[in-house]
Amino acid sequence: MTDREKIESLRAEIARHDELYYRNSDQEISDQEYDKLKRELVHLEEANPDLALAPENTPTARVGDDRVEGFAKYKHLQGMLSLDNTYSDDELRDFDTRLKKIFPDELSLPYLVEPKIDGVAVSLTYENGRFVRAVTRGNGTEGDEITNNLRGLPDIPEKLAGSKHPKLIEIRGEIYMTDEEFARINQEREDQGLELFKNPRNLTSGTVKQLGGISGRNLHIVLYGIGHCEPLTFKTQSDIHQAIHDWGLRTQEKIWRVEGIEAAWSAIEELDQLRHSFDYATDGAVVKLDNLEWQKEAGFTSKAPRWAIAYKFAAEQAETILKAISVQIGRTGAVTPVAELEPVELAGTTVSRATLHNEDEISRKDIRPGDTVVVQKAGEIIPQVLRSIPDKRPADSQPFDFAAFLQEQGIEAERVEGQAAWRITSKDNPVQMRRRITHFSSKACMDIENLGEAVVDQLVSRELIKDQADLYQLSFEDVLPLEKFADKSARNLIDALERSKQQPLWRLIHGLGITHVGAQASKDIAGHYGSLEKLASVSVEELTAIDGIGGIMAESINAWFADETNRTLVQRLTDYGLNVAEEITQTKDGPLQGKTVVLTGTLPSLSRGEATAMIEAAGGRASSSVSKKTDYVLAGESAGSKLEKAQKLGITVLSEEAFRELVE
Ligand SMILES: NC(=O)c1ccc[n+]([C@@H]2O[C@H](COP(=O)([O-])OP(=O)(O)OC[C@H]3O[C@@H](n4cnc5c(N)ncnc54)[C@H](O)[C@@H]3O)[C@@H](O)[C@H]2O)c1
Repeated sequence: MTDREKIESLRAEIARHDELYYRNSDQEISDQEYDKLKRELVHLEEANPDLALAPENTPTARVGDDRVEGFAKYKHLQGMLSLDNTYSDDELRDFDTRLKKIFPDELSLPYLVEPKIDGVAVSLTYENGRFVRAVTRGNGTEGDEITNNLRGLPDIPEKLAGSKHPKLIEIRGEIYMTDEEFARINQEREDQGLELFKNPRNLTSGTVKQLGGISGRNLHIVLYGIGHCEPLTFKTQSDIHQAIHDWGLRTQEKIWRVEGIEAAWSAIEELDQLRHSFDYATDGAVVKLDNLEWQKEAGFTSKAPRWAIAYKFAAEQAETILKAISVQIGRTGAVTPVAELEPVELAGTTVSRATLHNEDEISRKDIRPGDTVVVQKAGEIIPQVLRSIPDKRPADSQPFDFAAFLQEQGIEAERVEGQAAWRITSKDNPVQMRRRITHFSSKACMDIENLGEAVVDQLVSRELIKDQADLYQLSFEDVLPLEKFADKSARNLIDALERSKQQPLWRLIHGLGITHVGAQASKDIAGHYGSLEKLASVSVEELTAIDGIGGIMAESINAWFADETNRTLVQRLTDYGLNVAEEITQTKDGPLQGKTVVLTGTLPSLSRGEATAMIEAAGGRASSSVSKKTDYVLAGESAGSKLEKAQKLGITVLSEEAFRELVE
């Protein structure tokens, strides 16, 4: 390949990853791999100045663009740039050497070392201390206005604390999500049979870009700098941190004001020890010239300041043997390849499985069973296989053929058109059967005691059951021979199945495993229609008229009931005597009849479950997000953004006491 061809191919590849990362909130490769591609392109461009392009035409000279349709555009008063980055301490010293050429009289330069937050960049504008606007970085010059999505977050006060506020100021920071919140949302997704999000950063970026609001997801913001400021009274970056902090905004919990690059390096090492205790992910340190006058003198390139550099921490990696490739099949039939590894210590945990993402990733990286592979845990919660080491490969190794592997395993699947994903074609696939039945029996659905994954596995592999209805034709004699079963446990299981027939309708609907339909939606539709028969015959339009049921969910319900196999399943569950029809709760008399109540914060004496049960018993509906359709917000201590939103929308806020009076 000629240099020209290499440059063109790298530019196209980087542009594709940029599009995925900034606009689609997704990524195919790790940040480190991405940075490597970019570095390769920089070197080639430097070696071939005749192939140079205008900054807007090469990814090495422009800021990645996050703008999407549907948001109003806003021009930053001062550009929001990227940062030059390095993974090497030598290059960090080169940065200092370059700056010393600009300030030759200085023996050592004053730096501020800050944690580099791995979130989504945002600019908040405050006018005379009042919050007016939140904007994404966009292309650095112009971003998307996401004010409505962020207003009301606990980290964004409407009014700054203190008195001396600039007339106009752009405050810069990063939006992020905690690992706990990420896990909570993914659990909900799993519950609804939806694909899981890869890492908190991607999810944060997708969340702030939702057109219909951020759907009750908890986001946080840390602020670390400023853009345009009128009047500008600050002399140093340290002063800016102090002011932002004094205004009641969140800043990083620790920054280091140091003299000279060696002291900066020590601060970076200290940060590396500390950073895992922060509740946001950090991917490095940012070293900035502290003096603002000097920053001005050093200036900017087309994409980054010359007075700052990001030193990035290498993601933690380990080498191990890939024992085998297996697949995981989601409840909705998505087939994901998984690496079964020789257990290895990585970032403080033992890792024995890692994701291989999809077929294309396996062939692109040429990963084969028996290979020695490098596993990495970066921002992701799930470790990934980064690459294999061909030199350590067994002599008889063959490239891995995913399609042939699926066939060998008897998994009937096909590749989804235009995607790298595979999906199961046959509903009789044992793995998917197990997932569907385990979901049905789980605590969140029919709550059938003694019917966990291990028991379902045995029942499926002995061909005793194929779907949820088959459970109800099991006899004591069928169950007794199962592993670890004796007279008593076999009897208990049969009794538990019998009892489950009386579970409320919403649990049965949730247990059907309709894509997108979680527990709350099941309660909503059960309360509204009161029977599976009625639900099977309603149109998408009727469904969307119910509070809490959106278009995608309605389509999914409609499609599920249109399927002949599913209709037969419902008929059989009915024949076995399950609770397929019950009183319509929404027309049930009660002080909250037809009312929607949102719970937020900690109540003095009621738990969440108790309060929800009381709302439902009073004929109301408990919802998780505040909207115009909300009638009451029941707020306790540390109520946060939902309470603020309710106040803004003029919704009645109830204390526990007032709530008790209303329902009792
Ligand atoms: N994996 C992929 O496919 C892929 C694709 C595109 C970009 N990326 C990642 O994004 C990076 C490029 O993105 P970028 O241009 O946003 O650069 P960057 O994230 O490396 O650095 C610039 C950004 O850092 C943020 N930041 C966090 N803490 C800061 C602090 N204390 N001071 C100043 N800024 C701070 C700011 O938002 C700033 O815009 C790449 O290096 C890579 O890590 C990955």
